[in-house]
Amino acid sequence: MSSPKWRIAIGCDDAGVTYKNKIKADFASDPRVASIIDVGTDDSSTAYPHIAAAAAKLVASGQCDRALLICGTGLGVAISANKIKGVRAVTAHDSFSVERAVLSNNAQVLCMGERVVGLELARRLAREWLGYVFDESSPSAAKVRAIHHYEEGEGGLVGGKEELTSDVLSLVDAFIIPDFISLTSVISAISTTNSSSTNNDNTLLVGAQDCCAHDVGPYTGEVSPAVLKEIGCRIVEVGHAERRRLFGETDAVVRQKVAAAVRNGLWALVCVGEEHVPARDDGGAGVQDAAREVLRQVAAALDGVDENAEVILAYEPVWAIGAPEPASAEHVRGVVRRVRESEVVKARKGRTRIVYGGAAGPGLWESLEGEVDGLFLGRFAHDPGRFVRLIHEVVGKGING
Ligand SMILES: O=C[C@H](O)COP(=O)(O)O
Repeated sequence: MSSPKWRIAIGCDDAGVTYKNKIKADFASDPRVASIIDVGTDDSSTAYPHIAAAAAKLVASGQCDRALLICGTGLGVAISANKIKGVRAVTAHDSFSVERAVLSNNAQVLCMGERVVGLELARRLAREWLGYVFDESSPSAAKVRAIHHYEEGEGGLVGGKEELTSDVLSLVDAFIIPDFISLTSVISAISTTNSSSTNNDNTLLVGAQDCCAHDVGPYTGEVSPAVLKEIGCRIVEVGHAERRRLFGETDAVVRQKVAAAVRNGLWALVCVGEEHVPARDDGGAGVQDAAREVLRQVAAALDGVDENAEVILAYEPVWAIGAPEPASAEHVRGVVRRVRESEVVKARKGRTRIVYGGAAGPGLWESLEGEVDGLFLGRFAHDPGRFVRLIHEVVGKGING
């Protein structure tokens, strides 16, 4: 991939003139720099907020791709630049921070302090900075979008004009299942957001992506379902295709984990799905074969599990996970109908809901014609706006799931 040529704004206050001029000269002879706009200043007449804002505005307007700002500490210019909408400015004085400022935070503005760091190091950091390019397809992209949502005053859980209000949430069981590390902060953010709500069910539910099959014991690295319950999780995802494939989780392990989740009062979200694309996707033989495979997994997962417990089956054809398109609506409806009508599900006394996952996204819900209780989203839920819009799509049809 050819590296981009940057259009750079550069500026400083009176404490940063030497470094600014040196780095500007470096940039002028660097083939990675297409153009430089110097917003000043070379004297003490202009205070740093004005310089920083001028450079940041060039970035926000698209006239420049990036800005480099120098003041005594690099702090005041960063604070000021961050006041310009759409700008992410950081102060960084080490290689790793400079790298992460771009690759993790997509910061367009780098600030340094002439009174903090030596000139040669500042020049080196500026050179390194030119080499980093943010990857929009990286996991960091969703986090940077979340920053943008907060900047818009949208709190990260809105989709355009459609807000995720407690009224909307009272109509569905909407859940998010973050990684283990994020669980407590997500639970705490949600409880803060909903602190005015008196009805705890009118909130987003939070789940874990896996759990230990045991509540306590010598299982280093595992996370107990009892602990998940204690911190406020409502759901545990069990037996995702990746766990089965990459971590060797067998039906027996899945059953143990489902039992552990249920034992601790959590909803088990049991992932099931056939391995291969049906030979014929005509709602006939392909559906029958898939349903047979899925039912074997369902029976194994629920064997011996309290029949009164509420469980959610996530029907995810393995071949549709991460695919560009979901399974055909006809296929999904056919498999789900057979699972719902199976003895193993009908014999249960607790509610058994079936949701569909595997490239599920906008527009799918309506085509499932009420056969499915909900959607289980992967990539298409990474964008908060799209997530909210999909919830509205489901709520609009008045189906609980
Ligand atoms: O956990 C999520 C599912 O595996 C679906 O992922 P996907 O919607 O990105 O295909």
